[in-house]
Amino acid sequence: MTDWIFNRDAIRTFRFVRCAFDAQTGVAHLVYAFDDGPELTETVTVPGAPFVLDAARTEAAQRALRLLHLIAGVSYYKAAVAGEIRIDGYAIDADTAALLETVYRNGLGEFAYRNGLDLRGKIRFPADAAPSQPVPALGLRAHALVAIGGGKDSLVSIEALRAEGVEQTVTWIGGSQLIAACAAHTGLPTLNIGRQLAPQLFDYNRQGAWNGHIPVTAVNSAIMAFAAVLLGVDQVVFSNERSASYGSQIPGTGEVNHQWSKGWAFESAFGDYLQSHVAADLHYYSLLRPLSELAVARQFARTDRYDAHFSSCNRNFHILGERPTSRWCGVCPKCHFVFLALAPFLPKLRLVGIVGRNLLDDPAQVPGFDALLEYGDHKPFECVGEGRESRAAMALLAQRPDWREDAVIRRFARQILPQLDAGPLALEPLLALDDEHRIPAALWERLRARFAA
Ligand SMILES: CC(=O)N[C@H]1[C@@H](OP(=O)(O)OP(=O)(O)OC[C@H]2O[C@@H](n3ccc(=O)[nH]c3=O)[C@H](O)[C@@H]2O)O[C@H](CO)[C@@H](O)[C@@H]1O[C@H](C)C(=O)N[C@@H](C)C(=O)N[C@@H](CCC(=O)O)C(=O)O
Ligand SMILES: Nc1ncnc2c1ncn2[C@@H]1O[C@H](COP(=O)(O)OP(=O)(O)OP(=O)(O)O)[C@@H](O)[C@H]1O
Repeated sequence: MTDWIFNRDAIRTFRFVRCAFDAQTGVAHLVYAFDDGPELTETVTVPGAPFVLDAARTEAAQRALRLLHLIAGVSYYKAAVAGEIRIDGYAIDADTAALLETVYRNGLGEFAYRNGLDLRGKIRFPADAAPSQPVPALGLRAHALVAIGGGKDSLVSIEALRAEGVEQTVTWIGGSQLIAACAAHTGLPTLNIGRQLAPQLFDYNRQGAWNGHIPVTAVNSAIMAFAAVLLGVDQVVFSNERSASYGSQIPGTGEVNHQWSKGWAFESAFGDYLQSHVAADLHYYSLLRPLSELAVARQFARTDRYDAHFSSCNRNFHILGERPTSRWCGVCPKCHFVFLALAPFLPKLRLVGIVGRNLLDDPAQVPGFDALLEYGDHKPFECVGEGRESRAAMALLAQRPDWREDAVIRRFARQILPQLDAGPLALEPLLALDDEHRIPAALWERLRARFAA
């Protein structure tokens, strides 16, 4: 075993070895292996131990733990893309296999595209168990675990839930100081769940493992669902907007969605699965699903409470390596998009104060904004809004005296705007609310008016 060497091309099998949870310490171990190689152990630590669970909740926690084991395996599976997947120690039914196949195939869409791999029909989970019986309700108490990511979206949800009097615990995974600061600034109860990837993954990356993006929101969702069962609460709330369901259109390939697990297809499949296979009264939904990115930006503009704390720039969230010195790098697609999306709704001085400079008055940033507009390039592989949202925001700024002289806007008005149809550039239709969501009906009744204005 000690002389086992990672060689992605020689690996035949990816194994889900076992998963275990210690209710005394709150630590879950998720164990994987390639062929007969060393065990790779990811740990997830839920604060609040010891957990004292009745028999029904113990069983539900075990079901949620297995689901987490199976979804979190995507980080390791991707390293070798082995031809065979094996699950040791327990069996899954056809519904579970179908959910996992869709999460792995779509969630690894960008990974496959960038690595020139074709995963269609190649990811097969063995479905050896008989179909599961519907699971019972656990009598979970009405309380929301709300995911916070340090950016604008979750803060919009948190403030909306606060305004509606929904009891919530602001919850995040991992050790980000930026998220911790935002969470503290909400003044609400907080929960920080620990997560450590198996350390060998980083060695394998250096040894030539396949590498690339994984559906991290699916993993975070499974962690939060597990925590909700342990804590006995009935809602897991994310802040994924409608725009996340639309990927980048790649000529010759089709749609590739970096943020697939933030989209509606994942939310509806995962939410339904939790209720049929984990606990009938566990609700998973995104509070912002009816909203476009622009509509979320409009909501965010309503409070300046988080201006000095939040950041949407993903460069803050690397596990390894140095953290950026500024909360906003100012050159990545997310910085570009969030600046553009907020500009129609925020006083210019406030926005420039948040990001530290005016990204729309920097000619060097033109190619970055062009990609957002899908002008001569595809939408970037990051969590940015639809091309039509970027074009509408830019067209609006081109009419505003305070923005229209800025370099990127001036060049848009001169070179791109004349080629565009005026109709789809109207902002108002893009702010309309959608009906496709899983928000509990009574809550949505109260929220609708708030989000419509
Ligand atoms: C911070 C970031 O954007 N990371 C992406 C980056 O990874 P990089 O190698 O530069 O740094 P690390 O994040 O530190 O990752 C180190 C290695 O570990 C692998 N890994 C990480 C987390 C995990 O859960 N599983 C893993 O296997 C990772 O692949 C590295 O090898 O580039 C990677 C390749 O494109 C991305 O996968 C990294 O993205 C992170 C998983 C991440 O947390 N990204 C979020 C900030 C993010 O993209 N959020 C999206 C939601 C997308 C979704 O749900 O699919 C958003 O902003 O909305
Ligand atoms: N470390 C984390 N722990 C828990 N949830 C997270 C974490 N990072 C992101 N999320 C959640 O995942 C979803 C997608 O993240 P995303 O980055 O789009 O949202 P955000 O950080 O709230 O806003 P922004 O789009 O401005 O960055 C959100 O619901 C967010 O709360």
